[in-house]
Amino acid sequence: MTVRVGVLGATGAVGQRLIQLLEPHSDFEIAALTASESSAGKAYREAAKWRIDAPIPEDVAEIEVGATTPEDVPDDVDLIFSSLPSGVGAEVEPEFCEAGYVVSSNSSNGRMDEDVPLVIPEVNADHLDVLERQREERGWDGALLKNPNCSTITMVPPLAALDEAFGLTDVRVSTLQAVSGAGYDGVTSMEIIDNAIPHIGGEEEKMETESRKLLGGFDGTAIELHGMDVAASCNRIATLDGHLENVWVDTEDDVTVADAEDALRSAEGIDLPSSPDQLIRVFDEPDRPQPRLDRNIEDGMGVAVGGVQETTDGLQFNCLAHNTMRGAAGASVLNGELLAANGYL
Ligand SMILES: NC(=O)C1=CN([C@@H]2O[C@H](COP(=O)(O)OP(=O)(O)OC[C@H]3O[C@@H](n4cnc5c(N)ncnc54)[C@H](OP(=O)(O)O)[C@@H]3O)[C@@H](O)[C@H]2O)C=CC1
Ligand SMILES: N[C@@H](CC(=O)OP(=O)(O)O)C(=O)O
Repeated sequence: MTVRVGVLGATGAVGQRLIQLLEPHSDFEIAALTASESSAGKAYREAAKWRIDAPIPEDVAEIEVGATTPEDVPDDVDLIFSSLPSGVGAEVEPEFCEAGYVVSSNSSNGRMDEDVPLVIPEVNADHLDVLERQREERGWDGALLKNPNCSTITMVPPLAALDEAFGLTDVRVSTLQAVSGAGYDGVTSMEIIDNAIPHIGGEEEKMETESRKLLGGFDGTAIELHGMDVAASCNRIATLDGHLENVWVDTEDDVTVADAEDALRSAEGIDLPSSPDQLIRVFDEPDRPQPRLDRNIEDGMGVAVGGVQETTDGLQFNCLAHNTMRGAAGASVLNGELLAANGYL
């Protein structure tokens, strides 16, 4: 059965990636696009400054962009993808859920709310069922599911594999994040060329809290945060796409490089249309992964790991994922597929 979908924030950096993924999707059909008041009423071709290095899909180009309100989205839309600035998301996503729409959101608002599932399907698909509590407590016919922050998504699949095998007590991470993570109007060329910026507002706290929720336990009612201590330092660099991260973990059990690489390579995937065949690819070359060379592995949905080394109490490694694919649009689409597979639509 084809699921009719809408995209909120369809003209933005992530919105365009969503369209790139949804237009050829075998199970989803784009039925509504929304953006700000200044785009509403225009054909998508006119409203969106298309910046993806593939042509704008012809049948999407002529769709009229609506305002971002439930009234502007047809009732027969089954699933909404939301990629709005978080302040806007906080206001309108609950309105859509109240109006009966199921929303797979990439925006950061509400990610840590107790009754909102924050999900990477390969890591914690079981948390989805907190939606039962959400519907009961909020009285919604619709539902709100979140994917995590793009830097968090990059490190959590390897952390999950290592936690399962050896138990994690402490995580330290330093990021090198691409400019696309700040959106089209985020960082000017004068700020970033020949430069690196050692601050991304709110990012460190998101990595520190969201990772603990993702790896936390779920007893059918409540999600308990993982007890590990996480500290992050986030930096913007002049790459276009792909967040590279240097990670140090302390483990409960003794760990060797060979055992760690084995655990990473064996990390289980999930059987959804957009999930990668191999979730984590481990490089033997010490200078990989690199953003330009490795961000597109598994069509941008894989996580690349390299440089695994032993430390006094655990391990050090580097990881990389495509921030607007695995880290944003691809993550939302995967969550949409999870909702469909679990009967939430
Ligand atoms: N870029 C990335 O790698 C990642 C981004 N995110 C998050 O995804 C969200 C979108 O990011 P991104 O695509 O980069 O942002 P952009 O600024 O590129 O796009 C924002 C989108 O929201 C719309 N919008 C802005 N203001 C309003 C409003 N008041 N009412 C309705 N629609 C509005 C814009 O429409 P219009 O064109 O009409 O202005 C546009 O479609 C953010 O929450 C961001 O933090 C998350 C992970 C990664
Ligand atoms: N802040 C991230 C992207 C982002 O928007 O994250 P979030 O989805 O948590 O708002 C970056 O700059 O790369």
